[in-house]
Amino acid sequence: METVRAAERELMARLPEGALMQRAAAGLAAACADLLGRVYGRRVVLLVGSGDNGGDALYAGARLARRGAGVTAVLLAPERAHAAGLAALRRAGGRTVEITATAETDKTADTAKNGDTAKTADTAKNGDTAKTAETADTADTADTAKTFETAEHAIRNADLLLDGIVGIGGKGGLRPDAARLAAFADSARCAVVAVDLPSGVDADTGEVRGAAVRADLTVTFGTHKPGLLVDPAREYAGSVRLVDIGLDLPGEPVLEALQHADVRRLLPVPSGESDKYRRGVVGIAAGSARYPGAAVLAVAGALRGGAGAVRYVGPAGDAVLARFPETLVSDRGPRQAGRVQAWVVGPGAGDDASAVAEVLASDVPVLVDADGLRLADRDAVRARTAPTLMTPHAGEAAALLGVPREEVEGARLASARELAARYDATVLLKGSTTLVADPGGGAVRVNPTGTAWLATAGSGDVLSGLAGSLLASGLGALDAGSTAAYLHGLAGRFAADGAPVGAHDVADAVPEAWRDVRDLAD
Ligand SMILES: NC(=O)C1=CN([C@@H]2O[C@H](COP(=O)(O)OP(=O)(O)OC[C@H]3O[C@@H](n4cnc5c(N)ncnc54)[C@H](O)[C@@H]3O)[C@@H](O)[C@H]2O)[C@@H](O)CC1
Ligand SMILES: [K+]
Repeated sequence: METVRAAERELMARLPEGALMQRAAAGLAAACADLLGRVYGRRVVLLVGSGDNGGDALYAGARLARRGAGVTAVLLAPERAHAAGLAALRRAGGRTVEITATAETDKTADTAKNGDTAKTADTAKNGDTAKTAETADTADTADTAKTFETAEHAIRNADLLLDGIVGIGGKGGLRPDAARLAAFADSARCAVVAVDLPSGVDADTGEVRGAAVRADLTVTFGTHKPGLLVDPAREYAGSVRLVDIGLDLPGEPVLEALQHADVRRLLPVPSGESDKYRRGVVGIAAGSARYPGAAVLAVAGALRGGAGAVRYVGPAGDAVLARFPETLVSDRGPRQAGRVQAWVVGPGAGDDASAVAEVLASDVPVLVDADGLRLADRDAVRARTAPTLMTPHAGEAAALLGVPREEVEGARLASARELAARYDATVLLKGSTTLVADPGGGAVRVNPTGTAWLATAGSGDVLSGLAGSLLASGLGALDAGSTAAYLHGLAGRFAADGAPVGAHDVADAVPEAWRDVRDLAD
């Protein structure tokens, strides 16, 4: 987030004080108004931390209060809340509930949880400020419990909740008092809007270590933060609305997502001079007696990926030919199978380490998937001069990194980067947000078209064939991986159309995805 901060500093130096925050708050208030439909008479609760994120919430609250909403700000650190924002809210008629800092969190947690909120309802209703304590040290447990009860009561009766606990300045997991408010937010029946990003998620990495607010909508300022695009944090963000506050972000972004127009430019389209060899031949070394289906599905993907021909090597030749008679089937190993422009190795390959080693020794681009990932020798991958694209899911990535699966799922961006660095290869980490990372650093591509329907057996085999085919037709590993993920996601959506799909349906829908991309960009 340093780049965002630097851009903010630069812009702030040129603008009147507070102008950026006013832009942010105006966008935030407008999004809240859209969500509420009618602002007048609605009850809005703000969760306000001690930084500028809380300031945004307070100014937005003031705007909503001026339009007739009943606004209550729950101040997590009353003495450090954004002073001008607080004054604006009070001028607009907003009320505050001041959380008395917890001295000993453990003791008070129970009291707060089973607290009888009826007792404190009056305090909340009669306007003005609930209990205040001088400092954290002097806070007594009864006061603390009471202020939390008041806050909980207000939250329970709210029509809209704004999470301004922390933004990009949040460090580590939420502190105990903040975590408690996040838990109240979780049980709120109304819509929750996160200010800039859900409090508790890591803005840079998308990691969530501990409690975090689950939002229905996140209104973010200036730029999409990685934490809003990468799982698991992405799930906490709900839908994301970007408010332009005029930031001019320098340098390379951390993440990028291809759009239709980008994919269209990348898709290999045959010209008048093309013949099947010029369009590229993709070799598929996959399948085994036990898993012939993986070979069939990888070939199915490869036939839809732009290569001029598909060569199959392995023990599932009969199954492949029965389904796809256009395949060139060889009964020799990859080295003797004839020239290809790229290899796919691994889907359903069982324990055939020799095919993996032969393919890795070739001088053409190679995609390694599934069993191939386990069988590939790391030094052999690192020694390659042609591009290598590895396509693990979280479990396979975890095995390669020697960490538990949950660690990869919790830190997808870092895991993809780490694996790319270790193997000196491009890594496509499959999952609900598929990421593609190059070994030299640079922006990681996040796929915007994924759908949960793609979590079906064999769907990864189709993706491998498709990406391998794009490699054979001349795309680099990063482009081939991200373009394949894009088309595959779209195909999954078209094939599913709201119902379960099989992997072969996804392969069948890939041409529709191509047409969609090419038509729309015309
Ligand atoms: N700088 C600017 O000009 C702008 C900043 N904006 C807002 O300002 C935010 C960043 O503000 P800040 O830098 O003040 O930082 P934040 O408001 O994100 O958080 C910092 C505050 O939270 C507390 N805190 C940190 N980690 C915590 C944790 N784990 N649990 C509980 N409390 C914690 C700190 O003590 C500090 O007071 C952005 O996310 C955005 O919402 C917007 O107003 C747009 C303009
Ligand atoms: K927030």
